[in-house]
Amino acid sequence: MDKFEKIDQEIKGYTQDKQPGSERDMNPRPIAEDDDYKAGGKLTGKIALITGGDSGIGRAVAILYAKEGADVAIGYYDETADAEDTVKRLEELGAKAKAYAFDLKDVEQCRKLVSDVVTDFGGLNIVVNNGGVQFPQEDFLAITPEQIQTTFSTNIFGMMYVSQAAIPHLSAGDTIINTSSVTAYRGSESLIDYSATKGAITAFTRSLAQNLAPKKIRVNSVAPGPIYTPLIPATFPAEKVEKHGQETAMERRGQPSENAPAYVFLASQDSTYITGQAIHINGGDYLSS
Ligand SMILES: NC(=O)C1=CN([C@@H]2O[C@H](COP(=O)(O)OP(=O)(O)OC[C@H]3O[C@@H](n4cnc5c(N)ncnc54)[C@H](O)[C@@H]3O)[C@@H](O)[C@H]2O)C=CC1
Ligand SMILES: CC(=O)C(C)=O
Repeated sequence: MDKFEKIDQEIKGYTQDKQPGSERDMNPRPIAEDDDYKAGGKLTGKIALITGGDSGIGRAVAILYAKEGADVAIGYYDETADAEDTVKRLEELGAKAKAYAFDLKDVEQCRKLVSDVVTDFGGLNIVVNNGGVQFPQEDFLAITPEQIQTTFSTNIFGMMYVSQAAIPHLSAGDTIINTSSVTAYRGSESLIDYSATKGAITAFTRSLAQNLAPKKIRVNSVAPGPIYTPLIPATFPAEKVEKHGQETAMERRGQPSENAPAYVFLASQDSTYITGQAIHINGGDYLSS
């Protein structure tokens, strides 16, 4: 049994009472970094901004970017303890790092985030649009207009606000990477508004990639399947948390550390002819070509 199968079996059903959830309060903690990963200086000298970088997938990406030589700014909503833990780890790895509380739903706060990062770090090369929320609801008719507004404002409007603010600071060779979801491709009967935002992210990624290709700025997405992050106990019932990922071909959930290398690849010189695409990290949940 490998370490990913082992932790999968250790996770019992539990919930958290607030979204965004807390990584510090998860038991067991997700695998945010993989000691078997071999860094190769692939992002030396780069400056990255990762929204939702305090926890889960974003935290794992932040750690790997630091290991690959980047300086890393993380945006987060209100999980200050997780943000402090992540900044501490990034600094231990030798990166310049800073965390910024902001609200993706607010265009002015998105603009201020980017402007503060550029001022504090002296530029920007990589934008990872990763922050997001979901509100599971079995009955489509019970989804309120307020929920639809919140899901779209956070997941796709905020992504567009951050991208608009960032693009004037990006140059040839720089990259934008958006976190989508398997739900954009296979749908989800109880995450209808969420899945619709993730489908919008796929179309946004393809369209912005075409728009920015003449400037040699690449735009791609990563579409995770079931990953063990604070989002899961913060939004799903305990029995779903316990069984998360069992429906995949690999019959287990993924860990944040299993997502992060794709974000390195898409940000690095190893992917110079790839734009407008999605990398699917889902244990065979949705089998893409
Ligand atoms: N965990 C999973 O199974 C999957 C997650 N994803 C996506 O991965 C991304 C990261 O989520 P996870 O790492 O799973 O969970 P997470 O809970 O660790 O990350 C969500 C992040 O979004 C940020 N956020 C939420 N609302 C915000 C707001 N109004 N303003 C600013 N930031 C806000 C939070 O600060 C948090 O860091 C999300 O876009 C999620 O939809 C996609 C597919 C599967
Ligand atoms: C949250 C999400 O996208 C999944 C696949 O669980």
